[in-house]
Amino acid sequence: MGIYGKYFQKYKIPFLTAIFCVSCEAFCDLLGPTLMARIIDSGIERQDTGQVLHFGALMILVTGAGAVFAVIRNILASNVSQRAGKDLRGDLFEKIMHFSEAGADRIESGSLITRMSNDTTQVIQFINGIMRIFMKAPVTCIGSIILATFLNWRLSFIIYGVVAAVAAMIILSMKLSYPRFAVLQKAMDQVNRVVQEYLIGVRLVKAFGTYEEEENQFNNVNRNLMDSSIRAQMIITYIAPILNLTVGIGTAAAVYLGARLFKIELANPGDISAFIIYMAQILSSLLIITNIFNTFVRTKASTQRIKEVLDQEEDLSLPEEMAYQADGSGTGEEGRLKGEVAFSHVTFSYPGGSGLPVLEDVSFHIRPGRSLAVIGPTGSGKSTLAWLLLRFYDADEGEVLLDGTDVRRMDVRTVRQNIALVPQKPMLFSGTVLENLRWGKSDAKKKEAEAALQAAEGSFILQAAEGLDKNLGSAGVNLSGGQKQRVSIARGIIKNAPVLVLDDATSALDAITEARVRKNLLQGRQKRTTVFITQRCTTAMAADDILVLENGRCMGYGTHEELMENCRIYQEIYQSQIEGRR
Ligand SMILES: Nc1ncnc2c1ncn2[C@@H]1O[C@H](COP(=O)(O)OP(=O)(O)OP(=O)(O)O)[C@@H](O)[C@H]1O
Repeated sequence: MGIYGKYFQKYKIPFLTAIFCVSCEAFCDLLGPTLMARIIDSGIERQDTGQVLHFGALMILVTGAGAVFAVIRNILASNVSQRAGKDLRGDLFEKIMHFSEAGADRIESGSLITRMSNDTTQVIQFINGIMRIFMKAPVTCIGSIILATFLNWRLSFIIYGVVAAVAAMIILSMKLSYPRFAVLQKAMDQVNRVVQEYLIGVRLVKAFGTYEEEENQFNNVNRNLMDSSIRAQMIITYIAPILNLTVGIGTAAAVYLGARLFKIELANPGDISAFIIYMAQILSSLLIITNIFNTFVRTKASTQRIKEVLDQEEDLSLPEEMAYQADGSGTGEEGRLKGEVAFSHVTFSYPGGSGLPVLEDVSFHIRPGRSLAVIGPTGSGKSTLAWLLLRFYDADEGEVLLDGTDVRRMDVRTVRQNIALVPQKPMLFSGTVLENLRWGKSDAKKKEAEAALQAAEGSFILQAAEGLDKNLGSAGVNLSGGQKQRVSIARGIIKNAPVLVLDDATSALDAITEARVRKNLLQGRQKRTTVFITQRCTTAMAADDILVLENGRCMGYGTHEELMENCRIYQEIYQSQIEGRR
């Protein structure tokens, strides 16, 4: 049962009730042919109307009871399967939210969507199937074999032969189907990936006019999905008619043998017709059983994919008892750190990366309320500093310290509550500006939102007709790059955390606006420590200290004046950006 154990525990009463109803329904179905045999042998053959009416009434009663059981199990099946599906989707989403960065790197987002939609639907269908029909088939099949044996044991040997042949076919079809269904699911991932990438890059496609390439790419994955579906379905397409043929041959053999046994008075007509009905019931049960195994194989492939998600490592954290925890929620005063940040001989390489260190022996120290600028060429490891500080990853060597405590000894929530990040890409969400700002502080008042926007030079929002209620499209599509960055900075400010990290967060702003934002941020700095990750010398110069990175190594650390004295790389950056403009 594995990952589904907890859902079974939760829904075991309605689940088992449905199974009970299905079994009763199967029992009612099984009684039908035997009652019919009685009508023929005791009623029609002996011309006894009383017996015909008696067994006829019994048949109506049994069929009616079967219908009532069928309605109950249908209602329970829909309810339980959909509720369990909702729970499973919820658990998957929660897991995805808590993926570690390394975990998130491992499964593509397109594949995660397929797993949350198609694979979960497959599981829902399987649960529904078990409760509605699947359990009925084995009961009907075994019951028919037993009752047919009681009716005429000589004829029943035909049934044993048919069932053995069909069982062999089902096992073969399962073996052949499993890998095909696994391939089918992967093909579905590819379709989702291509659609998702197109939607993200739709403007780029239009700008580059690469419609044809996109269409070709989609056609390829779409065709691949079709081929994989056909290949997966092909097994059952062949097996089903062979099954029909096998049971048909069995039925013909039963009629022939029944006629011969009738001649020597070892079988009577009622038994033979009931026997044939049991054969038909066995056929339909076997077809359903084949379908069950087919669905089972598919569900097994889906379960494996769902399990991969549930087994992913979670975000870095510590057991509660070991963790240094801020004993308050959010950055409320009682849980608030002072904001002292230090790296001590930190070396780090990405888990799935080249293996070479992205940061090597990096050290610096920022006192609370002071500011540090990290400057260096692209790919030098600047953003990685922020990821280590936020504990998206842990350092391989050395220590990352917040208020003198190694972040590895702190609860990851405490670390993140005390740091506000303004990322390189200003990721906004569909909803109003106010809703986006409240990501920083869920109970922020409108006044706080306005103040944060003003500090981020985002007053253009307040001047617009809808103000804070302005609706941002998906990912803030109706704002310019610089406008998005300002809303994103305001979201960082409103969090009012003791440490503010701006990762190249003003790159899309014009020089004048950027200077104003910087001034506003540094004005309130006694309350918070500020880290500017930047490519711009003007930003770096405004900070108390500057760290110069190149290829993950610290090439200089000090004030602007000190670095102008003793750091060649910094001098070069300064000359190219400041003196080069003169
Ligand atoms: N998730 C990852 N897995 C493997 N390698 C990564 C990952 N993220 C970044 N890197 C590598 O780490 C190095 C440093 O990246 P980082 O983003 O820290 O540089 P950066 O200085 O911030 O660059 P930029 O100024 O262009 O934003 C780069 O060589 C990059 O290829």
